[in-house]
Amino acid sequence: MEVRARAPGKIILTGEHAVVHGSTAVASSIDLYTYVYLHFSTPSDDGDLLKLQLKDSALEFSWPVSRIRAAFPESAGLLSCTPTSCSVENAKTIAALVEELNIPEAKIGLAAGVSAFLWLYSSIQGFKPATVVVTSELPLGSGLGSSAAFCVALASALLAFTDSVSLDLNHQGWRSFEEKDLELVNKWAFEGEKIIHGKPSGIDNTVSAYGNIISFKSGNLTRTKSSMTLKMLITNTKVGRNTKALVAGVGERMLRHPEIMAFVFSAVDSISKELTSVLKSPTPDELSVTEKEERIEELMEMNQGLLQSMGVSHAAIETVLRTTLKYKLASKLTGAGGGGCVLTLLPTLLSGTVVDKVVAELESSGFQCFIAGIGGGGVEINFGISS
Ligand SMILES: Nc1ncnc2c1ncn2[C@@H]1O[C@H](COP(=O)(O)OP(=O)(O)O)[C@@H](O)[C@H]1O
Ligand SMILES: C[C@@](O)(CCOP(=O)(O)O)CC(=O)O
Ligand SMILES: [Mg+2]
Repeated sequence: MEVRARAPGKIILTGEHAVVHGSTAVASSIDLYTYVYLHFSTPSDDGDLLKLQLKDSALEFSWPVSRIRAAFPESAGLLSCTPTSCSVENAKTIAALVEELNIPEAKIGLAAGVSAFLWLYSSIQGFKPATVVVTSELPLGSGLGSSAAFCVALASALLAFTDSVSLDLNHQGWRSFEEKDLELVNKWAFEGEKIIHGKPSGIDNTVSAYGNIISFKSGNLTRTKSSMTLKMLITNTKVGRNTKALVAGVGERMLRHPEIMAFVFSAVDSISKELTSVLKSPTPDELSVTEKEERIEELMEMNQGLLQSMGVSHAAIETVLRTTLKYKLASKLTGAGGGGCVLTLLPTLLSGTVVDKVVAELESSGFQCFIAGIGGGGVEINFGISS
């Protein structure tokens, strides 16, 4: 028995961080995926192990299933239909299991992902021996939602063979989930994100599960039918950072300056609402494409200013902003900031020569530029291909 799941990364167009504090944010899926392959062991396979292979990092971990059973005695895969938060007690147990793996210091960020894996696997599948292989097209820890794509793909693969979802196992090729099953996948993925992020808003796992462009506020999504195609240049500053620490930092600033931060979050909420209405407004009846793009650029710039006031920009992000501004292009950080990726709107009428020049200048500063397709579908599974 084997299944593959793929879940997309995302960009946040407006509203990161503020969304954690109840403001609206707008996000879109991108066509870069995390893949999870799950294969349940048969008696002819070697041993009684649960194996996790993180292909991109060339790391492999394994645990005897008896060890998992001893660690989570109350779990037996019976929880699959009831997404459950990892208790403080279980978090300690997981921390001890992960500690024993002696993950090299340079890759220690993966410990959070392995912890989320242990919680989701033991809760949804219990103690079955299996091999799980993870590969990703997303840069990890760069603001493109690799943590959420990992949790969504993992939750999908783990749920695929449970009675909690209704799937035709004979279906050939990639397929999506029914709405109610998608909701379950998304809820479990959120539990994984909580282990990685501490206090996630849920926007990343939601856009990875459902795809498209969404407006998101206080746990609720609204699908946004955009009447225009957005083209975004994504620049990876390659400055590493950690979402959990950045989210916590904004929370602390909020505690120090509650009144000011409430205004900042409220301004971000208005920016996201205005962006949603610009995206939805019919073209050309109300606004021309160029007028819409100019509005979006202005909203991005205002949002970037507010992100600076939250304390999540970075010198490398500022370098990207300055460089793109020389070409009259608007940019903002995306995701948690502190490094990671920056978005630059590429207007429809912008010449290819300008794009080439700006990319060349950004790359000469050591950054990596790419254009990803945005607004595609969400998570999918496939029962037909092996790893
Ligand atoms: N393919 C993966 N395999 C293992 N862990 C992953 C994978 N993708 C993401 N993670 C976990 O998520 C963390 C990055 O998440 P985060 O800091 O939220 O940044 P982002 O979600 O923007 O990439 C990694 O350090 C790791 O713990
Ligand atoms: C900063 C935040 O708004 C987005 C984080 O995205 P990423 O993990 O940096 O891709 C946090 C959240 O919404 O959970
Ligand atoms: Mg993340």
